[in-house]
Amino acid sequence: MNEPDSSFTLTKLIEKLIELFDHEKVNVDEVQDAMEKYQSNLPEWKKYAHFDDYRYTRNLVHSGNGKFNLILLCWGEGHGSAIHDHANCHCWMKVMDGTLTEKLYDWPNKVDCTTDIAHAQMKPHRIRDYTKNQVAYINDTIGLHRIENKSHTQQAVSLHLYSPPFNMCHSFDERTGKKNTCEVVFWSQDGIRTSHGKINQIAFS
Ligand SMILES: O=C(O)CCSS
Ligand SMILES: [Fe+2]
Repeated sequence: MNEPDSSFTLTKLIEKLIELFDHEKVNVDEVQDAMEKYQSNLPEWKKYAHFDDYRYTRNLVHSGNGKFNLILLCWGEGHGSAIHDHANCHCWMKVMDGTLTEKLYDWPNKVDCTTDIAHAQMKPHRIRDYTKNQVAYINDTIGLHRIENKSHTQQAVSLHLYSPPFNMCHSFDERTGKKNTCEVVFWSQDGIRTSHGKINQIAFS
């Protein structure tokens, strides 16, 4: 793990990520190190931090020459995502402020093989809190997860790196394991509100 380095600014992190993703194969550990090396500095990411009263927002910071999306997610008190997959992509999540709780799930079994609907309650097999500057990693071979800001008094902010970038994934109903397709959109891009009136994203319905 690289030592935290306050001279490693968000701009330098983006430059490093562009370099790391300019290769055929992604070195997951090197990306993890770079995400951990960056120390959250509010003035650098404040322009992307937009909150909504009802659900978390997704704010595009950089589209990584098409190789990745770097997105700032803003979680109001009690906001959370649905259980979801990551469309066969890599996902790193760095907490920039507050605390986020990750619940990790296995993929639901197909109980009734004639339909695509599982009938089994999904239960997390690991629950972990991440605090400022900590970085979580997941991909579909590891499993599914849901992210929640459990605080009723503190907002939370996280920086997500997805590669390759994706705009569709699946959410899962915790009670039945039923899979739904989700379009993920941006509340803002480069700090400017997008036209998407509804925030159709992976979130509690
Ligand atoms: O990108 C999303 O909306 C899911 C946040 S948890 S990785
Ligand atoms: Fe996720």
